Amino acid sequence: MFFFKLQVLSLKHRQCLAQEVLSAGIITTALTLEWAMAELFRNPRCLKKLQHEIDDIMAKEGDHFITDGDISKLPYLEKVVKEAFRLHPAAPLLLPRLASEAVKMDKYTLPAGALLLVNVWAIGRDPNAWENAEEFLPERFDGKDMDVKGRHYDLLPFGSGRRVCPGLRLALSVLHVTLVNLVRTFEWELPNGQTHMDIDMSEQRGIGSIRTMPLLAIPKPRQLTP
Ligand code: HEM
Repeated sequence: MFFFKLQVLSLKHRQCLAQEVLSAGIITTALTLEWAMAELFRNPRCLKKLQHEIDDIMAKEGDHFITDGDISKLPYLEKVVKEAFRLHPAAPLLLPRLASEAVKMDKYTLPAGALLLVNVWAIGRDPNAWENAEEFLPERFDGKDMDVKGRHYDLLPFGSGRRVCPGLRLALSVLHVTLVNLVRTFEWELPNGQTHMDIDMSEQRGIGSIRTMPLLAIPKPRQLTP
């Protein structure tokens, strides 16, 4: 009987764990994708530049569904995604940390047991670290060896260290492949005669970076490379 109970508990435990991991991954990836699309609509120059980059690759390599293996040939796409992460990290305060012992940092002493939040949202918009910090400017990464994998403390959308997001690779792959196919396959129109300047870029307060207004756009099939 006891053995049976343990079996039931451990199955539930595993189900909960799977659910947690999946929801951690699905919401964050969807939010980032929505912000990246919103930034591209808001900055038509960047959208056109990205579409040209993709069209060029397709013209050289033959038309096919773009997969993970193509991403390294699309440097502007990677910069667009980094820039979306900089301005809109899906977990703006990462996960909370607890100081296991007292730590002295500059003029501050953190007592043991202090709860610590790392504000990566503010770091991403810090004018001391980023020129024109509020602007969506993928070109700012030109010639910079900076990634989002937790090595560069100015850009930490997945956190860093032992608790860095374990879904990082999957998330990057899904984001790049989905974004590239969305902008390559469709032209996007804004509804109700809106222009790109009308897109509301405000966000809700909270632990997730959620748009105040969901992004609405109408996809129209795009002429693909012959
Ligand atoms: C754009 C997509 C994603 C973003 C921005 C993101 C971001 C993060 C961040 C900031 C953390 C906390 C790291 C820290 O505090 O240092 C985290 C933790 C975590 N993420 Fe992600 N994540 C994404 C996608 C995913 C995916 C696809 C999965 C799984 C399939 C996943 C599973 C997890 C799990 C299980 C944790 C907790 C790790 C721990 O507590 O040690 N995430 N993620």
